[in-house]
Amino acid sequence: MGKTIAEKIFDAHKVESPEEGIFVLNLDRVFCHEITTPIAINDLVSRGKDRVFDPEKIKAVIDHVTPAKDSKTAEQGKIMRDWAARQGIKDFFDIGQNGVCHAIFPEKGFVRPGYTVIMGDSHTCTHGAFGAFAAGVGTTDLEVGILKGVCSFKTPESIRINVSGSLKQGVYAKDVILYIIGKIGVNGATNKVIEFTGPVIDRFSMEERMTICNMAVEAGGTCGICTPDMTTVNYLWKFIEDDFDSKEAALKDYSQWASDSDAHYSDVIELDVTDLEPVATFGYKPDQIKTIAEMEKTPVDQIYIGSCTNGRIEDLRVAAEVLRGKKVSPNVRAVLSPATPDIYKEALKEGLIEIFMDAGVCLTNPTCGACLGMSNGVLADGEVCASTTNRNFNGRMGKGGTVHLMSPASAAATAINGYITNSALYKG
Ligand SMILES: CC(C)[C@H](C(=O)O)[C@@H](O)C(=O)O
Ligand code: SF4
Repeated sequence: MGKTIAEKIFDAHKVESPEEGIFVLNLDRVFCHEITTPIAINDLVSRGKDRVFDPEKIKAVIDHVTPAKDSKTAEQGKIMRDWAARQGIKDFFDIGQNGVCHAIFPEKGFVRPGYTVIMGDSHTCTHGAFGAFAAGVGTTDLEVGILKGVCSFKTPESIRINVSGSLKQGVYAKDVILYIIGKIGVNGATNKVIEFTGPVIDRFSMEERMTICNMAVEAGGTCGICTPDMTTVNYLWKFIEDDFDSKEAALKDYSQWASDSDAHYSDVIELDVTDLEPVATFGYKPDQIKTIAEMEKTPVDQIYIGSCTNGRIEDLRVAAEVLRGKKVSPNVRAVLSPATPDIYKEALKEGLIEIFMDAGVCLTNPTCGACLGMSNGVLADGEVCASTTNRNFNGRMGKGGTVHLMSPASAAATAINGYITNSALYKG
């Protein structure tokens, strides 16, 4: 019987299997941010175990609320800052260099095919876009990971979702993943790895693959995973060129992280997205999906472009294309948080920031901020936001607020009209 990518990664990292179906794995990366890591740090300190397994393999960032907005968030930042200095963690991104964890860590080349990655954050699944096994974990696992560089997992059962066809104008990776979650439901992949395959995924850029893998957890998935290919090699090339003689050699090496044709999946789902229309969520669960056409004219108070799902340069390019020469409706507040400083700089260089500012969009520094209703665009009771983020839970962006998840193109078009709008209206 052949093996899936996840099974191959497990085999290569297995330390032991203390009982049937449980694997203790060596970790290549432990990622940290200031919301969950300080709890682990404080506990380690109180137990006299203020150590890290390998400062090179730990990468840390202050991203959720930055600059600090109050004493609590200032304290969280301080704990991270002091810990990174004390433990010699060189890859620590603090104010001025910081961005959303799942955008900045891939951008720095920290994730490679075949890696095992954990973080105390549910959207760690994003990094599976590189053909890595990347999972969000709780504080206890994070603590063990920081101290010993291992983590235990159940046998990785995989679901394969094969996406074929071609996307219509105005339909993006975000629409595809929302559609998939709408199909399989918020528990459709609970405790499973979702392996995304097929010609549509093959044509996707790394950014688009990250958007897809990012939301695997919204269907209950432990991890999303894509097969590494030349797109992966091209993205990583500047970080790996000293390790390989050529891109072909890198690809050959990374090809070991591909599922065998006779690998076992708990389910295989075939989806043709040729007829897919732009979609958005309604209600408070990410599997509540309607087409933008069905939602058209739903009024919004705010639009938000940003987050680890859709705050990358390609997202900003698409939004700017829609907003070029247009104005944000006077009834709407438009907030945009580029996900990292490099994305911000690139957007500035390409003239996108000017387009946004001319349209009346408020730009914030790179941060999670409004995505989880912590800062920079919190909703008031009863307000509605069209957002490029990944969670529409009740009150997510502010108590009593409602979130409609959608693509950056749809959010930008919605900003112009003040109600949910298909971006195709504004093309060309
Ligand atoms: C703060 C953090 C624990 C949380 C998560 O795990 O996802 C956050 O990033 C979110 O998106 O709600
Ligand atoms: S951008 Fe949003 S979803 Fe992503 S890590 Fe930050 S808070 Fe979580």
